[in-house]
Amino acid sequence: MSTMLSEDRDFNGLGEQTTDGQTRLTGGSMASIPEYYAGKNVLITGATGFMGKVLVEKLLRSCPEVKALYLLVRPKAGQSMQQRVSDMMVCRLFDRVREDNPDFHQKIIPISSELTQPGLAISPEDVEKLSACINVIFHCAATIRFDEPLKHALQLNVIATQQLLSLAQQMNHLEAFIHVSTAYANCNRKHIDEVIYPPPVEPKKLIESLEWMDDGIVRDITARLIGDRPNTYTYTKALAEYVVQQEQDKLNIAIIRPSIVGASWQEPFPGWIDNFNGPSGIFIAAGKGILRTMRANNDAVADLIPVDVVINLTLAAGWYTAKHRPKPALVYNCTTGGINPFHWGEIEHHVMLSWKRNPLEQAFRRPNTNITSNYLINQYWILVSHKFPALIYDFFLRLSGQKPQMMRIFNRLHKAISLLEYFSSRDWEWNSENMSMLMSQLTPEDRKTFNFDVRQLNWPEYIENYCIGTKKYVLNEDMSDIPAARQHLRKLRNIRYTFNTLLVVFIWRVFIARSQMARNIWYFVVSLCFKFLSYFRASSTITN
Ligand SMILES: CCCCCCCCCCCCCCCC(=O)SCCNC(=O)CCNC(=O)[C@H](O)C(C)(C)COP(=O)(O)OP(=O)(O)OC[C@H]1O[C@@H](n2cnc3c(N)ncnc32)[C@H](O)[C@@H]1OP(=O)(O)O
Ligand SMILES: NC(=O)C1=CN([C@@H]2O[C@H](COP(=O)(O)OP(=O)(O)OC[C@H]3O[C@@H](n4cnc5c(N)ncnc54)[C@H](OP(=O)(O)O)[C@@H]3O)[C@@H](O)[C@H]2O)C=CC1
Repeated sequence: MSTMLSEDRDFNGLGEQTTDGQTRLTGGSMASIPEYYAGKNVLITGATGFMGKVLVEKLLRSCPEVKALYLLVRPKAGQSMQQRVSDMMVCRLFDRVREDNPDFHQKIIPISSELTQPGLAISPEDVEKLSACINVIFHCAATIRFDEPLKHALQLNVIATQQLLSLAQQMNHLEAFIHVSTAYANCNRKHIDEVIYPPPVEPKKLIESLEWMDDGIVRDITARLIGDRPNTYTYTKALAEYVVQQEQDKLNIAIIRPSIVGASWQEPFPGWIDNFNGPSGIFIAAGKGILRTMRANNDAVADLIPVDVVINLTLAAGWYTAKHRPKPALVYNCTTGGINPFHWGEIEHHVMLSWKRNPLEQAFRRPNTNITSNYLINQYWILVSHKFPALIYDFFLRLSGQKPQMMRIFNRLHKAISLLEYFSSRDWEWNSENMSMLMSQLTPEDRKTFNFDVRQLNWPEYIENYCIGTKKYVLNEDMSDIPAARQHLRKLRNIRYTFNTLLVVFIWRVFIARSQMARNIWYFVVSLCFKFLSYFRASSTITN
């Protein structure tokens, strides 16, 4: 790998200090981001995932001179890796690239790779090819499941990263290695700086010890190992950062730490999202009227970050790392909370407004979700608004000869929520100076094309587009069906009013039949109404 003198940066964005202590102005004199990527070969892991796809699309659209994108992909669910990549390229996300360059697929070169296998299961010919040509690596692949068994999470998030770093060292023309981590890798801290913290355990020792343990033993000791982190995901992502840091003398590295990645803000179009992860599944469950209550802190900052913002920053970081080769490696906390905060209470309000304006089809009940930080209140509403209606619904399904399903859906929802509550009940402070520094280094044109200035983000508008995006791209619902969806909600409202009225009448009848006092109150109320009506009639006759 070619070496260059390392340079210290000043963080006011005006310039940078070279090793001889002189400051030289940057910005205008440097190649722009598209100029930098022109003629470059880029390797991407996790390209079939949510963020990977947006990265591929943005590179092809905004850096049209990029030479080739090598995607490490595995065969999955009976599909070959070529088939998977072809399917990915026909997805709507690529519509704009397709318009600009119908032959864009020629720049995409899939490489068969299973990251959990030794040597990443890349063939020797492919290793040779990659070693000879790759200039930039974006490592996005990971398991992001919160309930992943520790051994598997370690295998993919840590050991595969280690193997990719070894491969990177064989690459003769590598200029930058960009590792995508998470802002929650250090969620056991309240204040998180843009530094790599000491790992909870030396990864090498952990890997060695888990090797001989069977899955049962690992399961038993997982809670002890992860300590004050909520899951194996954040724990292994923290270990991966340390593993990446170990190579910072040999490679030009940057670490991107996004918080909760949500639908796109602007690009390639607002509201693009393709999965149920994080808040998306919660928004959908709320829109379908299934989710009525959840534990979250109304006043805690909801650190959502749009996927296009993360990808723009990632590409800019690739450019900056290759050009400046900063040592020690830079960490970019890619978050919104410190710059343009929005809270879970506000999210709840705007999500509900959005579902009222653009309802989902065939809702179970009318959307009405409330968040509370009180455990007992939440448990009460789970019983009344989740379990009770599910039992009634399943009872009717059974009566009509169908298979009961609502209780099963709620059990899955409760499991998902229980894993997310940790993040919606607390808040964190992330220092994001490197994000500001990077922005100040961009040319005015790049600042527009690779916009990651979250001060401009209008949250209510973003949340509305996010909800519409889940409707259109996750559930594949048609916007022209909104009037029918509204009609369905009106029907649900009438059913609810009728049900409530019948319930009150029934309870009252039972009560009256059993209690003299209830009967007295009932006669008193009826006679009061009667007197009021007579008075009202008499006074209107006089005035006429
Ligand atoms: C109005 C309210 C405002 C308040 C709103 C508060 C939001 C508060 C968000 C905090 C968010 C923090 C995020 C941290 C930021 C990272 O660090 S990012 C990493 C984010 N990672 C994730 O979000 C992964 C979490 N998901 C998981 O771990 C697993 O999917 C779960 C939840 C354990 C479920 O596992 P499983 O039971 O094996 O189910 P799985 O096979 O994954 O999926 C089964 C089905 O459920 C669906 N599904 C999966 N997840 C969900 C979900 N969350 N919901 C519904 N359905 C889902 C799947 O699409 C699938 O559908 P089918 O294909 O069967 O039709
Ligand atoms: N989504 C979020 O909210 C956040 C994500 N991040 C980080 O961003 C990165 C990308 O996340 P996201 O796009 O959401 O995740 P996804 O789950 O959508 O994508 C994961 C990618 O990794 C690939 N992958 C998983 N296992 C293997 C394997 N054994 N071999 C080869 N490839 C594999 C998947 O391929 P396949 O299609 O074959 O399964 C997929 O392309 C991750 O590093 C994550 O930690 C950080 C903060 C928040």
